[in-house]
Amino acid sequence: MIHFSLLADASTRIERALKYVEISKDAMTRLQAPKASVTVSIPLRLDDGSLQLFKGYRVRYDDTRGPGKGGIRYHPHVSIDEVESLAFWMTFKCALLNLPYGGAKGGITVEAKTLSRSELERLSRGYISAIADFIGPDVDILAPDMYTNATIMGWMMDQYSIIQRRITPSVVTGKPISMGGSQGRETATSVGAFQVINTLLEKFDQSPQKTTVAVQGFGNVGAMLAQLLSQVGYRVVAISDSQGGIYASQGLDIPSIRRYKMSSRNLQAVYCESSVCNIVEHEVITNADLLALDVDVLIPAALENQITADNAQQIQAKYIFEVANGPVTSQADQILEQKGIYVFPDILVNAGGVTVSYFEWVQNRSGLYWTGEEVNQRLKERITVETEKTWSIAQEFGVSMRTAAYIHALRRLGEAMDAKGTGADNKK
Ligand SMILES: NC(=O)C1=CN([C@@H]2O[C@H](COP(=O)(O)OP(=O)(O)OC[C@H]3O[C@@H](n4cnc5c(N)ncnc54)[C@H](OP(=O)(O)O)[C@@H]3O)[C@@H](O)[C@H]2O)C=CC1
Ligand SMILES: O=C(O)CCC(=O)C(=O)O
Repeated sequence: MIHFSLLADASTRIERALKYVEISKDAMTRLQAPKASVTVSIPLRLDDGSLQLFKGYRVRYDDTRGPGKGGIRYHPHVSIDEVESLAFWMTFKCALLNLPYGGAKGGITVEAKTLSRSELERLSRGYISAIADFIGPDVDILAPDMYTNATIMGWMMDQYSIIQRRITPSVVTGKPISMGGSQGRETATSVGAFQVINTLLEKFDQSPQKTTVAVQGFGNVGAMLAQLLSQVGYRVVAISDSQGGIYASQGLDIPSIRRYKMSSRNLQAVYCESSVCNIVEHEVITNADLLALDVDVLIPAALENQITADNAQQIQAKYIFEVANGPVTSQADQILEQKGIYVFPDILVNAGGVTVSYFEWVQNRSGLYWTGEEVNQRLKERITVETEKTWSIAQEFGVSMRTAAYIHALRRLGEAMDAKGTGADNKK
């Protein structure tokens, strides 16, 4: 098997942007590797009395522009390479959206769906106990990602507060509203992506009514985004989850499929047990079929590495909006570009989540809470401004939106790194 390093692949995106941005050698050197990372073993007492050990990670890629910021993933494939890559993308995402944060990410290697609710709570609290010295409201702030949600963020915040012996809501965002969470955080990634999609498709005169869409991943982000798109007239013809997908050329009834999927949340009230494939009146397709559909817009909203050199030639969509982190590899990017397919990058498209996480952190620190309308308005303003700036850079240099996004983010990162100087580093 060829060893594929996700982080090495992610880093190639900087190289392409470097042709168009002046950044000091020192700053580039700093960006070559994560600033800090921890790997921990979390002992979990299972309900049957046995003890099992799980591996957990937290990586702070860079914190020049502010404390580390990024979600926590629970998945059997979580590895240090994946977490480092996700932390790398967070660094560029936060800079692109001009948030006062660096980039971080964490995760536990676990098939969380097999745990009971109390096992899941003990595992989440165990993770925080293990990394407590590595995080903090001014150091590194957590949030949800795949297979984690508000309930889990609430446990994490509570565990951190117990350890610190003071209520510390701003160490975690994406919490339940009753524990200091922000209005609009649960839908923020979808609302942000919806705004980016509308803003960019308008530039191609691609109206919702004449646009077909396929969405891979029907979780927190994919399902809500499919619903928002279908509500304004986009024809969502295919969706999928981890079990496979469904297709209907006339368009799917997304709100009712979403209700069905959500109502199958298991006893943990965290994970859905039913697959969209179980809705019998539709044609069942595989995830590979979905990616190759002849649609206008393809939205990967699940895992990374979905469109690679192996299947990029089969892609027929005109526009790909990366809602997942890292769904298109750098080799696939080149093939898609040759085919004339536009790829809109993750660090812009899915940045709504971390933007509202920032708003939640601000609200926690000020003690003054905003309405859902205020949150959504501020989110739309900020993400539209950065989408337009990225679009202008792409036009100015004649580069892809991905390269433009990295140029934009690198300028901010480079400026901050040079302003900071060598800090506590060894001087010559
Ligand atoms: N949550 C957030 O705020 C943010 C999330 N993201 C990114 O968005 C993506 C989705 O996150 P989120 O919606 O929160 O995650 P969720 O855990 O809520 O949902 C994940 C969805 O992906 C499906 N899925 C899992 N594996 C596969 C697979 N191999 N093929 C197809 N579908 C699969 C799941 O299926 P099933 O239902 O069967 O389990 C589920 O429907 C991730 O890449 C995440 O990093 C980015 C920014 C912020
Ligand atoms: O909300 C956040 O802080 C981070 C969300 C996240 O993990 C991501 O954007 O990939």
